[in-house]
Amino acid sequence: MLSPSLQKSRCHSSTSNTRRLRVLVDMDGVLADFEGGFLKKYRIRYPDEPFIGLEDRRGFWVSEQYGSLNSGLCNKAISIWESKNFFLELDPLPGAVEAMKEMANLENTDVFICTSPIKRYHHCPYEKYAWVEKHLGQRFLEQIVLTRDKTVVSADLLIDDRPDIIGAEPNPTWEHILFTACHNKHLKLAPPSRRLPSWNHDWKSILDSKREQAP
Ligand SMILES: Cc1cn([C@H]2C[C@H](O)[C@@H](COP(=O)(O)O)O2)c(=O)[nH]c1=O
Ligand SMILES: [Mg+2]
Ligand SMILES: [Mg+2]
Repeated sequence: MLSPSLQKSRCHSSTSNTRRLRVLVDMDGVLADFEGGFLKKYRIRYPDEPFIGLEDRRGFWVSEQYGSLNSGLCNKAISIWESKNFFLELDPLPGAVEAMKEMANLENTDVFICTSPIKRYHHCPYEKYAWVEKHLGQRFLEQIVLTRDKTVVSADLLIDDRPDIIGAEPNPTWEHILFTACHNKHLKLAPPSRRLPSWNHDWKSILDSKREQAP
């Protein structure tokens, strides 16, 4: 028979270990290979223009870095992701599909795909839904949050490759886990900020550690 205090501490620790977690997972640069898909299509459409190899990418905005090479290249870059089938034909990043399915099947875990559409909306929102259905299956269509402002979405974690996520809410509820991408891998994060280097790294321990924190 356990003493009341031991019962209480066991009960407390088992409750805190199974705290329900809501995880937001970004799409471009986290699930779908935006950078690789962009470079491939840009080089096909503009074979005589300069390009930036993935190893030389710096800064979140592809359009800005191309614009810094030569002002006309900003619009040429934008023309690539505004084209039909750009978002639909992006390849999944290594391990992303498997990780999402596994995460969604974890107990006490709600997973949402939280992604920002481009403002030229003719193809992008539809293709994001179609991409999710194609790679993750119909049940994930329930889990999509399309927003240009992720700070107003409430969750415990946001796994996202964009280093600066700002918006209307100055104190988002989520902890941002920076997903490593070609454009952000050189950034040094100030503690306690954390990274997930890829889906082949231990994403589960990030969820576990969050679950153990007080809500
Ligand atoms: C690099 C880059 C991206 N975009 C667009 C493309 C996507 O719709 C969003 C990024 O979405 P996420 O949810 O933050 O992954 O931004 C853009 O308009 N210009 C760019 O240079
Ligand atoms: Mg992204
Ligand atoms: Mg679940």
